[in-house]
Amino acid sequence: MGSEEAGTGGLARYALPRARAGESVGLLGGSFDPAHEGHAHITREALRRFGLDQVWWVVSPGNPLKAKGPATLAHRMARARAVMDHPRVTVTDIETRIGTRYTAQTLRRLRRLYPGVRFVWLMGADNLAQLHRWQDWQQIMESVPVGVLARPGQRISARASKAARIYRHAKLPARAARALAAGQPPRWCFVNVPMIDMSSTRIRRTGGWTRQGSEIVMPARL
Ligand SMILES: Nc1ncnc2c1ncn2[C@@H]1O[C@H](COP(=O)(O)OP(=O)(O)OP(=O)(O)O)[C@@H](O)[C@H]1O
Ligand SMILES: O=C(O)c1ccc[n+]([C@@H]2O[C@H](COP(=O)([O-])O)[C@@H](O)[C@H]2O)c1
Repeated sequence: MGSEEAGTGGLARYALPRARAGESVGLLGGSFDPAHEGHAHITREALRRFGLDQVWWVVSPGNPLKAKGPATLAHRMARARAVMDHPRVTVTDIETRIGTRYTAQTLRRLRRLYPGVRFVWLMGADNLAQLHRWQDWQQIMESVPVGVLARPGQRISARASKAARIYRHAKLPARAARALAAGQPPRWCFVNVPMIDMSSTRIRRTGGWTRQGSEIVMPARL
């Protein structure tokens, strides 16, 4: 792996990620406001369960559906890098640098920028439940394989979601998860990984700590 400067002036603080044709790259898009151990956990699970070569954390300029803007990109990037330190994971601000915000748009650009790379869109189950509200969401389903990871309290809503219903014919069984990246979309797979009950909302509300039973848990590597 490795990286190269993209020559985008002030935005080139972080390098563009590098991928070779034929490699499978999972894209975990998110606000990461802030990044937490739940993100790191599903990333390790995605690498393993879907047999991916890499995962890129695509730190969004801002979720188009969220009215309130997130913390600054520089702040979220720095925190994401501190939380996710893995040789096959890259934290990137690529959407800001290529000027996209909507996922369908981002995927179109990435597929042109990285010909031959097998991208897989990754998300937690809560996002599958909302996917039908995203711009050109069916285009997303038709353009890249989608890997969905279980999230506490979200399995039922994800399974009953509009996207799951419309694309039920394209669902791979979890036992075939490793084949996800290799085939033609539409194809998606839900994997029932062990779950970590953490969210950025809760960290923002509590100032960092969460409660698990009687225990106070601090986010990993704050
Ligand atoms: N604990 C978790 N388990 C499974 N998936 C998760 C978890 N936390 C985040 N994700 C997934 O990671 C991606 C990025 O998440 P995001 O940055 O929105 O974090 P979040 O904790 O969901 O934030 P917020 O509470 O602000 O909505 C999304 O696809 C989301 O579903
Ligand atoms: O494209 C859209 O319409 C769209 C709507 C909502 C969310 N997304 C993307 O979904 C990812 C998760 O967003 P978030 O804020 O829940 O972390 C992130 O990459 C967003 O850009 C994309």
